[in-house]
Amino acid sequence: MSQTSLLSEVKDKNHVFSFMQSQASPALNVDKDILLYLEGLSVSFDGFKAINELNLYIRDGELRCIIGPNGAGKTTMMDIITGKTQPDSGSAWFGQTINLLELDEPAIAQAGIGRKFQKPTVFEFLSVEENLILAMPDERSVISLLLAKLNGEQRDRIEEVLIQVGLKEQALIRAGSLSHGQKQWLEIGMLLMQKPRLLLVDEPVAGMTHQEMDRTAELLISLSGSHSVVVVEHDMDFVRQLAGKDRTVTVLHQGSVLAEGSMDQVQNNRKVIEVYLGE
Ligand SMILES: Nc1ncnc2c1ncn2[C@@H]1O[C@H](COP(=O)(O)OP(=O)(O)OP(=O)(O)O)[C@@H](O)[C@H]1O
Repeated sequence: MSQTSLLSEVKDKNHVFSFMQSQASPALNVDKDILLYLEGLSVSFDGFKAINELNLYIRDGELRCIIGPNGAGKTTMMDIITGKTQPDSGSAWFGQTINLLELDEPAIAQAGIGRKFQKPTVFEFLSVEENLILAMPDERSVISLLLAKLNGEQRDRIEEVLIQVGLKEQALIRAGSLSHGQKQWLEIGMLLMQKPRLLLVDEPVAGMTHQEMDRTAELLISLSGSHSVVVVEHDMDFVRQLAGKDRTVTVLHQGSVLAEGSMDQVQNNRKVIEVYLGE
């Protein structure tokens, strides 16, 4: 790229840089602006309906918070999206062309869906940068990846992700010596190395300080737009921070959507107060 065209890209505040774009499957089609369609999903465990005729649509680039009481089916829903659990009925599509129910877990990850579990699982004895190297989409073994010389593009990508998750200064320190919040951000960075189009994030702020929570909210908000981000969370202060005035919050209850709307609408919904938020 010439210096002039690079400069004009930098000046254009709406420009989406290549590192911000996901590399989801070329088969992905979001012409209708919906990235995830869950329709009529049901799954039972020993006769108990954990997911019950669930319908949920996530727009491309949207940040969506999912809340709901224990046992509402939030984790089971994530398990269906990522191929860990097969539903008894219903459909799950990634864009208009990718039928998630026909893919196994690795194929779903490869199609562009990344999942962050509640507990961080970073390699504690390796540096922050080495953790990101290992998360690169690459077939090579751990040892050969760590010993290999990175090419310019890989170096740039790692640098971009380090900046994105706010760990540039910690690049060379051992992941084991990071704070709990920093480990969570590193794990989000590891997911970003795969350039997912949809990020599923399970209770990211459990155990974080207030400052870390604020930083996590900033990070997840900054990822929306170029990614769709679905956050399951119980911490209402954090959900309020993420949702702001305009984003949609979905309340799950007994495996279906009980309410959906802005944080204000959901918080003032009588049914939601009854089953979840209390008086
Ligand atoms: N593999 C399984 N076998 C049997 N029952 C299961 C299984 N997975 C989930 N369940 C049950 O399905 C229901 C929904 O659970 P799920 O973990 O999806 O809820 P959740 O909304 O994520 O709850 P929490 O907020 O506590 O994490 C629960 O009653 C749970 O016990």
